[in-house]
Amino acid sequence: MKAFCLNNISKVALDTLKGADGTVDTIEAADSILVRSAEMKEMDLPENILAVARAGAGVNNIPLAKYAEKGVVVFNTPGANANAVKELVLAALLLASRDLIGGNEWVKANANDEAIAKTAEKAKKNFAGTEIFGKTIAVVGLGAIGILVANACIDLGMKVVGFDPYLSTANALKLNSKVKYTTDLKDAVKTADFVTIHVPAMDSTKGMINEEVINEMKKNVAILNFSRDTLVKEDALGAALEAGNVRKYVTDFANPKVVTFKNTIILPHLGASTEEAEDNCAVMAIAELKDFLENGNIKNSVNYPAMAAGVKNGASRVTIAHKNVPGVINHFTKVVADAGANINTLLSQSKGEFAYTVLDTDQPVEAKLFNGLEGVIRVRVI
Ligand SMILES: NC(=O)c1ccc[n+]([C@@H]2O[C@H](COP(=O)([O-])OP(=O)(O)OC[C@H]3O[C@@H](n4cnc5c(N)ncnc54)[C@H](O)[C@@H]3O)[C@@H](O)[C@H]2O)c1
Ligand SMILES: O=C(O)CC[C@@H](O)C(=O)O
Repeated sequence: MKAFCLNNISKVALDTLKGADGTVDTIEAADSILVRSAEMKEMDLPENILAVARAGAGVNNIPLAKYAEKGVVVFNTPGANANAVKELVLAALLLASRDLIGGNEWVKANANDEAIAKTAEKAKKNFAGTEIFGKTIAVVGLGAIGILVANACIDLGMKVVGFDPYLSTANALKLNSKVKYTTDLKDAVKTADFVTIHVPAMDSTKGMINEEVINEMKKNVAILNFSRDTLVKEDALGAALEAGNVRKYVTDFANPKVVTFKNTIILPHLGASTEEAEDNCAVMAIAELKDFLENGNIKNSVNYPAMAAGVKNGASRVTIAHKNVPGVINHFTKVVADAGANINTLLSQSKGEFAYTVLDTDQPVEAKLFNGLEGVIRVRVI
């Protein structure tokens, strides 16, 4: 494994790469990339790159379809930073309820006041707030983070409405039964004192918190966004903050527009910035890359299907990234037969337009035999 790091990657995780394995200083010398939030959409990816691992959940910085067309497998690390985000969302809930930031700023501004203890008792009424106990929160997106947030809010005595039309069975089983589940976004937000967003940024979710949805919310709602800024139509949000219909917007995503809005608390993308989350994500990302590079297995890919073929069973393991078109497997097996080899293992999986096939053969076979076959994108022989 020769990984090139596009961002700072946890040292604890990188230290697990010893001996012949490890990281390299140039992308040209690498077989894979470890990335966090670096934007890759405009980047020229050299042919030597076989895989990209995102140490994190969101993959909106990576051109998934373009890389799939090049046979570059993209991984992420589902759930590895979810607890870090959950804890920051709980902090955001409290920051939206009690004016801790205003109070702290007041103390700093009055640091030279000898009578500050007395003055503080008079000033504190300006920073009074409300409690979260008994309030209602709408959790938009019940994935790794949304589930943890929803359950924690139940434990804190809140009423929770969860919205996720694509809720997986595994996540449904983890969800506290006190959470009211709905597949209607407007229904989810209409009784909420807080709305927290936990869906991925994709074409289908862009601007989903729009004027119509904001208009369904109660006056004085607070919106928390630790997912991505593009999920919210910011013009509509700015107008609602200005009118006082939305009381507070707490977000992890600074941009030139949102920094001009009133009643915001804006953090510099700190959701996953804990030692634990950085280690968890990097350890998982490195394990995914190693298993792919050494064995051709695919776990947690966002642009290719999963493949669990274990270790090589024979003289050659051929891995083929290809288009999901009829008849290709016949071509592969014919090539192996024509080379005088027998197939020990044949596994194939598809995901949308793309597919991935692993063949273990009892005699060595060469990659060039498969190159040029219809639908074939990239072949490796391990
Ligand atoms: N602030 C940070 O540092 C930070 C850290 C981690 C993740 N994130 C963001 O949070 C997002 C969610 O992370 P996760 O780990 O929970 O991901 P996840 O994949 O486990 O969960 C996403 C959930 O969203 C649901 N979903 C998809 N489309 C939807 C729609 N249109 N409406 C409602 N639900 C929909 C999915 O069914 C899934 O349950 C990431 O994609 C990323 O953008 C931010
Ligand atoms: O890498 C980070 O610091 C942020 C990661 C986060 O936004 C994610 O989507 O996992």
